Amino acid sequence: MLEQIIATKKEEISTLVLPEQAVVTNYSLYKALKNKNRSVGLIAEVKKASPSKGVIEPNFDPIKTAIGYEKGGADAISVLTDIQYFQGSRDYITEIKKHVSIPVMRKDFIISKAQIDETVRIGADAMLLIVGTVPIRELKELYEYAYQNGLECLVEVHAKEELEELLDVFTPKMIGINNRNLKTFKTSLEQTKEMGEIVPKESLFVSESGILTSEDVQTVLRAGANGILVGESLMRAASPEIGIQTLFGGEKVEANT
Ligand SMILES: O=C(O)c1ccccc1NCC(=O)[C@H](O)[C@H](O)COP(=O)(O)O
Repeated sequence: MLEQIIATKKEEISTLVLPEQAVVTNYSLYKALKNKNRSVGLIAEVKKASPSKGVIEPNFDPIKTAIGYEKGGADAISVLTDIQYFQGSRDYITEIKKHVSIPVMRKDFIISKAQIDETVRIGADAMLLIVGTVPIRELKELYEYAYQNGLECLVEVHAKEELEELLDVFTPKMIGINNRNLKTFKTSLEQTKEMGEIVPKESLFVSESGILTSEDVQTVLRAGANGILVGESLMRAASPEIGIQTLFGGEKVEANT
């Protein structure tokens, strides 16, 4: 699947037209996760559809969802911008940025500097980089280019070998462990448990995918996660606020100053 998505991205990059620079206020994802509202930081995802589940929310309203996430006490928002596989749009970022005051991360398959320029232009605060999409030294260059341009990066790994390969070359400030196997689409929190142990203490560590219940939140918290990235279970909830409340088993938002 990942190979197919990357092939699509290469085609998209060949015809990429950069939009006008969006005028937005930027917020730090790193700071938001450090200064999290609850026991674990929440990056709540705006996700209409996915390759594994098809359409998740037929009555999709990205702005309403994002506003609901902020009201519900999410620390940050992730927005899927890929069109072909997730029915996303880069325009969602620019629109959502006009309505919320928490960091917004672009979740896509970023393999080139042109896409980073685009991510800056649409007004995102942060973006995802995925180990395995480009050689690791190129990924480091993209990481550095993003930070030079004011964009933070969550660097995602899927397997222990990828994490080891990453750490041999550089230590990102934020590391995401994806619990989803991109070949089988199966999710297992064992990924977080196994790999959490080798994430360096100086990096913030985010457990991604397949987090459905408050027990799952406790499981990844015990594995040392500083943050969670949750899409489907929140998108399927009666409302974003109810979804977040349920996920945290009623845990109250701390008054952060
Ligand atoms: O979600 C998918 O089916 C998927 C398939 C192939 C590549 C990536 C995919 N998802 C992207 C994500 O990482 C998730 O949207 C994110 O971690 C939230 O996951 P979930 O809470 O399980 O919706």
